[in-house]
Amino acid sequence: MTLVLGCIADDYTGASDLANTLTRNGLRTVQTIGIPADDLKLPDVDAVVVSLKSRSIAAGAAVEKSRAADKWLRSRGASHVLFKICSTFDSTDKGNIGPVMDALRTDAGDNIVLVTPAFPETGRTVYQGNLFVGTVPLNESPLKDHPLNPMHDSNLVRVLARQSETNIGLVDLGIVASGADVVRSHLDGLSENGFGAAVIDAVFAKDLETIGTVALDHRVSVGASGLGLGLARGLVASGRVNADAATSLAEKPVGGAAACLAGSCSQATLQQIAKAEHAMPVLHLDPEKVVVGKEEVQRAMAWAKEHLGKGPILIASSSTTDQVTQLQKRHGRDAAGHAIEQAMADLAEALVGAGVRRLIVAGGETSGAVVDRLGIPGFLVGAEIAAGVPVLRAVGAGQGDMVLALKSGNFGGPDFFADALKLMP
Ligand SMILES: Nc1ncnc2c1ncn2[C@@H]1O[C@H](COP(=O)(O)OP(=O)(O)O)[C@@H](O)[C@H]1O
Ligand SMILES: O=C(O)[C@@H](O)C(=O)COP(=O)(O)O
Repeated sequence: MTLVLGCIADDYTGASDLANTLTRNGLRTVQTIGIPADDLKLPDVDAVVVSLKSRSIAAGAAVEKSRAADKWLRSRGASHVLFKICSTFDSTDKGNIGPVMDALRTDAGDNIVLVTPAFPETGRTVYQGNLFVGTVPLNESPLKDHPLNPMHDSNLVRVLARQSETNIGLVDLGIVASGADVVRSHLDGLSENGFGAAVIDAVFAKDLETIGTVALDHRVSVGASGLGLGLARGLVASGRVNADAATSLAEKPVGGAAACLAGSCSQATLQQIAKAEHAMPVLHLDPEKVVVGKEEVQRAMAWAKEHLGKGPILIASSSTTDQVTQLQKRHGRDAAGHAIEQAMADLAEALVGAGVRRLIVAGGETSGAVVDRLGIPGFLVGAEIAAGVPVLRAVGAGQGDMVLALKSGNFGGPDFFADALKLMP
């Protein structure tokens, strides 16, 4: 297997979002969970997205895991590696975007790294270095209340400068609109002046195509699925990939019971849960009880077993920002988040044990905990449920045939759960 593109994603939903974008733009792509074992049988692909769960861990550990993934991807032939971060730049002043970017740049020997979380299809645009989520700047968007990494500054040059060892420059939209060569010469100027990374504006897909073309001159880039789109289209345009070969790898039905687990507290997910109440039985966990013991999970499983034979079910820990804040005050942010993620993983394991073969998970960290517990080594990418969310078919899993959807908290329309089930027969 010789790769044209290697990708390291800092969470599992982000990885499937990227794998989806690469597939839709002509690259045969597989998503692996961590660095694949040597005996994992992977199809012949153009791109591998190695999923890490490194967004919210200590920066040093994120750097170590990302470096190991980079080494594996390079050893399989990847000449360019994209570090996939969240389109809402989820991070704190300690990292992990800056420290991982710095380490990958050093290992690759690049002078300067292009950085953009823009993903216009989902409303993420960058102008003058400021990230917009739909119509509002990042710091006014629901991300200001994220349970793990509240985002209070929309200026990414400033945000990244607080995390990185290098100076952070800006390539503004006017330069991007002037074309690849103008971007290249601006980058040369920044690099000569000691800038090791530059946030680059993008508002439309055509901006990302220009950025992708320039990024391919380098060995590393940092961005979300929009940059994936630019890189994929650049690779196809240059003839390095035959887009006709990229058919969907994961179509046949699996049957079996269906369940949804929601651990995201994003506004989008809260709305999707409210809509799902009209379509399937929904159990709201008591988050306080989840944090203090195992009984709430047992109660949920007893409830699930009563309903599973009759159709899909949804179990949610999600609650409003005020309730999240109260719980975190009582138990601490990390402890509360971790306990709920582990409860979701317990539930996923028990649900699969009870015959669930179609599983939808809402929330990035939540999905990471679930997929780790199920021990799934990788995924093939199937139909697109919503922008950034494909159907995934597990490969090499002990449970046999199984399809999943791993939804970023913020993604999907109000009927997401019903929409997903329709595409997961
Ligand atoms: N009711 C709740 N109170 C506090 N934290 C919660 C609650 N429900 C879930 N969480 C935690 O909030 C975090 C949500 O993050 P994540 O799953 O990545 O969702 P998103 O995709 O929206 O970022 C997880 O750590 C999860 O365990
Ligand atoms: O880029 C994005 O927005 C997503 O791919 C992503 O990474 C979302 O993260 P979570 O909301 O934590 O799932």
